[in-house]
Amino acid sequence: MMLFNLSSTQVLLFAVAAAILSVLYKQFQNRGKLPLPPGPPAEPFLGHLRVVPADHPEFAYTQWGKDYGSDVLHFSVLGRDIIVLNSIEAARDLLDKRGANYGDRPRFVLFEVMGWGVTLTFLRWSPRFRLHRKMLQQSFTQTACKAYRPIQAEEAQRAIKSIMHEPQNWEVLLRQYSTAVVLRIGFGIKIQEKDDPYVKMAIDVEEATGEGGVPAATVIDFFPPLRHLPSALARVSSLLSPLVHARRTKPSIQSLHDAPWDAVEPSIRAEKDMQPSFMHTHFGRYLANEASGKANEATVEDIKGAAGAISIAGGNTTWSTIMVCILNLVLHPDVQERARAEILAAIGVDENGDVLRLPTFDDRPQLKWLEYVIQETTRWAPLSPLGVPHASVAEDTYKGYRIPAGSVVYANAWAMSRDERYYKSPDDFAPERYLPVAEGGRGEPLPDGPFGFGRRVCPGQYLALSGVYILIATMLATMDLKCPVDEEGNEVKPRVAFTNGLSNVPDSFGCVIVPRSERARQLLEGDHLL
Ligand code: HEM
Repeated sequence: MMLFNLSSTQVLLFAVAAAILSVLYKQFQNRGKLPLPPGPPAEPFLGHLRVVPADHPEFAYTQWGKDYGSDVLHFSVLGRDIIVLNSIEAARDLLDKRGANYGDRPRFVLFEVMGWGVTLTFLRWSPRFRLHRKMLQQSFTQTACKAYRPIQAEEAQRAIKSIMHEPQNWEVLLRQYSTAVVLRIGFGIKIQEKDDPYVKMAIDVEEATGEGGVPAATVIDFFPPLRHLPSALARVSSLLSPLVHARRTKPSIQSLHDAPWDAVEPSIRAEKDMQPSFMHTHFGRYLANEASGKANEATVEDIKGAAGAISIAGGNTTWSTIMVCILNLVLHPDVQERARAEILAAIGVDENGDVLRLPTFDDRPQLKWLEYVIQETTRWAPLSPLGVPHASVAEDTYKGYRIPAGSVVYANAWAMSRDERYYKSPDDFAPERYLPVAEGGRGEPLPDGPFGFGRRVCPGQYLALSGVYILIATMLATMDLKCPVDEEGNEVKPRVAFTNGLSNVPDSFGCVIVPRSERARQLLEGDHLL
């Protein structure tokens, strides 16, 4: 066929031959061992490559868990073992309690093609992983996050004030908020009021990763030599379309890695116009060590990768969580009203019933309902429905099953969020499920899983939740969120739909956001927080 040139044919033949040999070798090796966890029937050699749907596989994995009566499932793709954990208990038992054996990641070949650099999320179990983990974990503990509160509060006020002036741009202004917070914390960069290039980069990166499919689950990940095939072959098999997508989106990912660093590096080197930031702390220390002849543990590439991880892993995730929260506040006006009433009661109101000041982080402990709304947001639509896959180091046994060494392990946060042993009517958005029974609620457990597990649990979870809190609290205190209306005056309810891939990002939806009063306007315009 014209589309094949000699080298791509060779690559393809090599890939098929290697797949067949590895399947046969494994079958030979595993004679007489414990059985693998259950799973649906596979096809010869290809295994479950065409059995697991590319579109939202978390739904199929959840259903198979029910069909096979097991919270641990096994799949095999071109000889690679895949384990899916469908319950909190299984994820805790393996990823938490046996963390050292499940702290690795598979190789993310497609993401390498996309241009992801030395980013903690994708680092294999190694001294370099431990170094990055230490740098990021120490910077974002619950206590360390308190230092970032002024930035989050200031940017939340700025975002909602901008929405007040340009309500039609609310979605992009919220993206601007989450991008602004991580760029200030990571690099000390303050973004522009209008048409900021970093916001455009963040949108491009979110589209690139959001539509890149489930991580480490494409045919390219299972057979890395296929990454060298020409893009034209994607017309022959849709299995190769992620490769074309990765090549097309590479420049956007590269830009978000390089542009903020390049913008700030000269001022840190020159020690002038510096803002406090992760980059300033670590790169400043690096330069000081270099000047005094001391050895540096981290290279420039490490610091660049770790600072990049903050903006790349922290921006769109926070934005997407805020969007899901707003979606539900609009769909459930009673939930919105209750959250607002709680805020007004905690802060106090004037004689017109208008809030006295903007919410702060000190109010948070009193705002229990709002906390449940945010927790319910993370349960109702887990941002990474299958998490980011872990990989096992050595062979293991669990519940009488064998978990092969080197398995790709998915913690199915979607299945956990829909576990009817814990959550009644799990598809409903119902913050009251967490209220203690004594207070008229259902006493269901807070979600456990949306931020992952074990040695790879999200290091940014406290930062993320406080960023969502201050934005939503400020918005509810000052603005009303409503459904748009059509020409006949009928409410247009937002459509609930999500992208497919690493991040479960909601599709755009209509929302009318208006200031609640003149006083709310003045509070947003004022500079009392700064
Ligand atoms: C609501 C927002 C967020 C959600 C739902 C979220 C969720 C997750 C999940 C599910 C993982 C994979 C955990 C695992 O493999 O078990 C992860 C990893 C990670 N997250 Fe977040 N995240 C959020 C915000 C943030 C923020 C603000 C940062 C910024 C510091 C961040 C930085 C990271 C990093 C660096 C990793 C990789 C950790 C590793 O591989 O060791 N995330 N996150």
